[in-house]
Amino acid sequence: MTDSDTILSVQNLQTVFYTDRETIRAVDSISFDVKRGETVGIVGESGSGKSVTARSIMGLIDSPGRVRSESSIRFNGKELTELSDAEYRSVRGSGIGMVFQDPQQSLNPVYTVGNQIRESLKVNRGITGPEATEEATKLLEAVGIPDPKRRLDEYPHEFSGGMRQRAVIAMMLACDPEFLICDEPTTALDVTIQAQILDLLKDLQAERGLSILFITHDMGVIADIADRVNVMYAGQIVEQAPVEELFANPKHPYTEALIDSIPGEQSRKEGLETIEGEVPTPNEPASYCRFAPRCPKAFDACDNVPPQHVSVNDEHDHTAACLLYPDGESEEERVRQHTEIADDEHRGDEA
Ligand SMILES: Nc1ncnc2c1ncn2[C@@H]1O[C@H](COP(=O)(O)OP(=O)(O)OP(=O)(O)O)[C@@H](O)[C@H]1O
Ligand code: NI
Repeated sequence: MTDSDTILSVQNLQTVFYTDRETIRAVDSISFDVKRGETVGIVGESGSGKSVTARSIMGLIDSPGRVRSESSIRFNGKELTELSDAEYRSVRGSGIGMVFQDPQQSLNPVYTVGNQIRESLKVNRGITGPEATEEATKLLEAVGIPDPKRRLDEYPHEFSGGMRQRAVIAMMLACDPEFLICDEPTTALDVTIQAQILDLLKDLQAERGLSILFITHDMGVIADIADRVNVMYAGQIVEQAPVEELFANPKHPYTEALIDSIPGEQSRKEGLETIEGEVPTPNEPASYCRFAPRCPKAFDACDNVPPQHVSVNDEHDHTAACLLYPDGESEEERVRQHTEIADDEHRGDEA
């Protein structure tokens, strides 16, 4: 695997909100890669830091929030955290597109859908006039909107929810992005329409070689769309694995609980069908496991040793940040290993 196969590399991302009342470590030192042409998922409950991760990558964190200087976000080899506002705008206009849960956020109600796509074509690709209309028609067609010529002249409110989300995707494609960040793009839609939008994204990815970062709280959607998955909890990634491996061999108790909470899924372990409690708001650096208070498998050390990512399969493409691993070691040895890695990291921070 060479560097050029990686389109996005996030290393030690820390996004903190410094409010009057508290310091919220919304994203607390996460690292992951997206390779060209693949779909990487981020899954976790509400408040786990998924959207803040997306907004950090897009350069959309406003005061009192800040992406801390230790963080690195490399897109096509270029460090995004050092860009000026103007440079970031141009990355958003061409390299990276974003699709939100609520299409209203991306569409302006007072302009026709056609005008908005034409505007995007003009600003981002310098295409105007009849050529822009033709390209806009093609884009609506590409996202599966029937009778595209007529619909160009309609306003967003004349579109159904699913069609509106398709229109937003068409608008994103007008920038000809290489990379798409989708933040719960199907959550507001009913199941049938949701499946259609997921199929559309898969088709577009195959046709255009798009790389996708797909965010959802829904394990069923992750199973359908992702190639690799990051499971997020309270600002941290607790497990990373290829999608089949994650569902066949979940290691972190949080992942197991998420899988067991999929409706219709046969529960494999008793007492885990529903995860009780809520995601805590992380205020200070993790000196313990943030999931421990809700974890059915927690033991004493979980309250005072911060778990580190350790390899949990032979292929070394699956890691979990949990003191239960590495498998086959004694509890004492596992705790020793996690403590040692944590101390090394800490020394790195100070250097
Ligand atoms: N502008 C802000 N100011 C202060 N805190 C914020 C701000 N934006 C997000 N947060 C906090 O950051 C944490 C993570 O929020 P985030 O929106 O990323 O969660 P999420 O995983 O996307 O959840 P959901 O599934 O509900 O969208 C939350 O505790 C949230 O309250
Ligand atoms: Ni969110």
